[in-house]
Amino acid sequence: QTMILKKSDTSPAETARQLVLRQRAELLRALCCGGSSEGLESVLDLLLSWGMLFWEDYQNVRVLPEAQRAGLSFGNCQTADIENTRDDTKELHGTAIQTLQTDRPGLVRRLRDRIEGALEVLLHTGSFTPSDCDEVHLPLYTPSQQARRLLDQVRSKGEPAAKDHPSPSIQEAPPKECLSYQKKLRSTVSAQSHFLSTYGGTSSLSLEDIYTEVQLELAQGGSEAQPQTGALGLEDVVGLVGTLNQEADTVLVSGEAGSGKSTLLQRLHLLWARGAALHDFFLLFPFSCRRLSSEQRELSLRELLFLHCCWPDGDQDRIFQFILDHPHLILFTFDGLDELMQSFSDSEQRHCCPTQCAPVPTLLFNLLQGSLMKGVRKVVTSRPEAVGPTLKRYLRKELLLKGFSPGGIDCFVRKHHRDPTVATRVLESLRSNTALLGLCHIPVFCWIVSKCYKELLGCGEGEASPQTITDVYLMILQHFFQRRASQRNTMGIGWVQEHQDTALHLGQLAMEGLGASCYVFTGTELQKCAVTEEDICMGFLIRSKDLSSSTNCKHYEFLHITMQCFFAALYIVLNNNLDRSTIPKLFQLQDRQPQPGFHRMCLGHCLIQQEGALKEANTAAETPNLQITATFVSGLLSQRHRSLLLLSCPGPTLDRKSKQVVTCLSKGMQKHFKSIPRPVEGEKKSMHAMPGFVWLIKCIHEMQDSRIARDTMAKLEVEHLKLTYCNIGPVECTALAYVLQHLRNPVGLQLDYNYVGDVGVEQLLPCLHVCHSVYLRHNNISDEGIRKLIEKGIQCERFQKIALFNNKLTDACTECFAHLLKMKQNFLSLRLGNNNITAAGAGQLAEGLRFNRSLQFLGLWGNKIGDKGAEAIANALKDSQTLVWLR
Ligand SMILES: Nc1ncnc2c1ncn2[C@@H]1O[C@H](COP(=O)(O)OP(=O)(O)OP(=O)(O)O)[C@@H](O)[C@H]1O
Repeated sequence: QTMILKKSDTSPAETARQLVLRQRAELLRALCCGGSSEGLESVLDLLLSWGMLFWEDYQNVRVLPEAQRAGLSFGNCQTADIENTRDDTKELHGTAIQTLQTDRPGLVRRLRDRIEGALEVLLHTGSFTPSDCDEVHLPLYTPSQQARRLLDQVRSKGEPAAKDHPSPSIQEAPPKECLSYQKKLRSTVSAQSHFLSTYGGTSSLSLEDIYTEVQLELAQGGSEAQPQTGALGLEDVVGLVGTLNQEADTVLVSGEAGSGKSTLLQRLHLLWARGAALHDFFLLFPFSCRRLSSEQRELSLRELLFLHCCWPDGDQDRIFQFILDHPHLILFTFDGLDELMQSFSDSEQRHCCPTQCAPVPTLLFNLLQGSLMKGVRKVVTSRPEAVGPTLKRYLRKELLLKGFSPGGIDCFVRKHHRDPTVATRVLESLRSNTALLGLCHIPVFCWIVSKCYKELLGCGEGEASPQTITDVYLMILQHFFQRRASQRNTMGIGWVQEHQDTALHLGQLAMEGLGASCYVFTGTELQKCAVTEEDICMGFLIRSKDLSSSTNCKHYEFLHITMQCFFAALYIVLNNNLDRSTIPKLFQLQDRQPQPGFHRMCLGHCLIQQEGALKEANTAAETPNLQITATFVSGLLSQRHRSLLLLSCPGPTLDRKSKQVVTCLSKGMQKHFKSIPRPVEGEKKSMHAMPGFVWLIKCIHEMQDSRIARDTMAKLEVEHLKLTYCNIGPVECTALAYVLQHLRNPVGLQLDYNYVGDVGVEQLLPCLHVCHSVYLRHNNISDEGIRKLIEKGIQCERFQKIALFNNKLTDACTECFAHLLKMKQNFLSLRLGNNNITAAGAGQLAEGLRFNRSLQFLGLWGNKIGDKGAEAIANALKDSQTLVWLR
């Protein structure tokens, strides 16, 4: 800072100086990097390379203890000194030492992964003694620090040593032990990733057979300046695309429950194990946060790798040293960060030593931050809710997983059903039920629907066919029960009642697990909930993959965590002795954002009361999982399923619980409405969705009762509803339309920067008549989707504005806009910027514009309409009396 200030003294850049002063605290925090010296040292590298820092000053700063760095001052360094430094630099111009200095930041980056090779060269040429090497090697240093010490040593040796300056491209062949370790690791990883848990044991489909491409997007892809990115592939997860912070090593892949995060990682693992991808990585260490959570011991990094991933048969020291020396050749993956018992924090104890023991979360957090094993690439998956700003600071990049595309659904169903006639029938049935098709964008739902194709095809079309998530999960419940029952040849209408005991046993296990963030169960825990061998055989529980081997006892988990949520919901609904406060507490979750210990006050609390001895826990997965459970509770307590459950549960109890849910939903909504600020004069009354709003809407939709939807919406009086960046996909669109269609007054519906897509657009149609404006910027919408929307829009009197900036529109949809312009003489605003419209499309638009007498705003920038298109538009607008804005 002082350097910059002094420089600014002599320059007119007063604002820069003020900027630095104002941001002093933030700058210091950034430089200190939460206790690591990396930030400061890389700034020093830059200052050295720019010739703005004396070598002596650099050394002084470098050795300052951390506390003193806060008061960092460059002492007597005057502007003249800087000039001197420059002279000094001029003198050095062209020398090898100068090259070391000017290239310093890059050299540090490249050398830090290749220290060993560099030292070997320097030893070999006699520039370095073994003790020089030892100094560089101090275990206290991170690899970047080792690289800096190496460069400092070379400089101190003078020009001849600098001339031998270590080429960063040194690559030695890995030692024999490492090669055989790689072989063992590859075969372990391959065996682990061969089957998906949802297919293991019950099907002959391997991951290879069923894996279907998913939609990956850059998290920052939504900025105005960026067009919709093309599809990203698996290799892009570790590739360069989307890198935000070169210095960070952690890549985050986030996505909703069941969107395919674990499967994506598993696919990466399998490809690496077979040598089919990730060729740059010599070793890949896969971790599951669920399993790491059950690790009670303190471990060193070395133990973590060898115990949790693959035990080396050869010389452990040599193999570990190889890992330490070649961080750039190593990849760690961590699946399900949200399931870790402890939320990510950087106030954790700083831990840099790979051989010292620490609690597993400490190791994990230090790895992700880069304090431990800097240079090793890490890929982490997580639900979005679990990723706070603290973790974001350490990210190299973030990718969002958006489940299957429409084409992906098709491909998945065809892979699942090798008989093409069956596949075609399933797909036809999906196309005739767009709500279900919307659900199938989420792979786990698509899997259930494909698996239960007989039930699906048997239930016909219309109301009876599955509409909600609860319907889908009831279908798989029935499917599994039926599978067992068909062996005994009994399965009546009262199928839930027939298997009530199993449902209650598994339900209790599921619910206790959720309250305690527990997703893996021991035999004892199963016994406690009276889970029998027969219950296990139903297929909802599966053996945990690799926990059993280390502890010699069987561990189980639910097929998928959403299945655990479903059983917890069944338990809440079917258990007649349930504490009456359970449902209200479950729904109060929206008031409590993940905070340390929050759950003790809600569901966890009532579980503790019931069961006495549940451990305290706090994971970021809790809120989302309990919200999913609440969604299922709403669905199960809907009138739709009343007759099914009536055989297992007295009517009055069902009614009471159902009423409780309705009250909770209504209160929840009221709370949102009350929080709407009064409009500023001249502005519209506008509501920005708060966390929990979309979830409440989804719960209302699960109830499938339009009266409830109407009553809860009756009090919403806004002119503008803002739901930008709210992770709205087709599923959410179905629910939104179901509820919003009951609004009394017209609204502007702002859904910018979500992933609505064509299927989502179709889902929105039922509420289009209450929308005066629809904002769908950056939503992956193509001509097909927009044609349906406009067709409906033409019939909606109130519909006056549409914004479609940054979608996938082409000339194939301009005719429908022309038609809209001709037909609707009250239409006000058409924004089509950043699409793929050419001169031909502009010509068609012009046709519509010539007949329109109302349009005020027209946005076409970022297309390719060219001179010809512009001319056509200009001619059409020549006599417009209404246009006020044209872009
Ligand atoms: N790319 C894919 N190809 C085929 N099937 C998939 C794919 N992704 C997911 N699935 C199916 O969906 C199921 C759930 O996916 P997965 O466990 O990967 O989701 P997730 O995002 O990790 O969920 P959660 O956050 O709840 O743990 C898988 O077991 C599999 O059946």
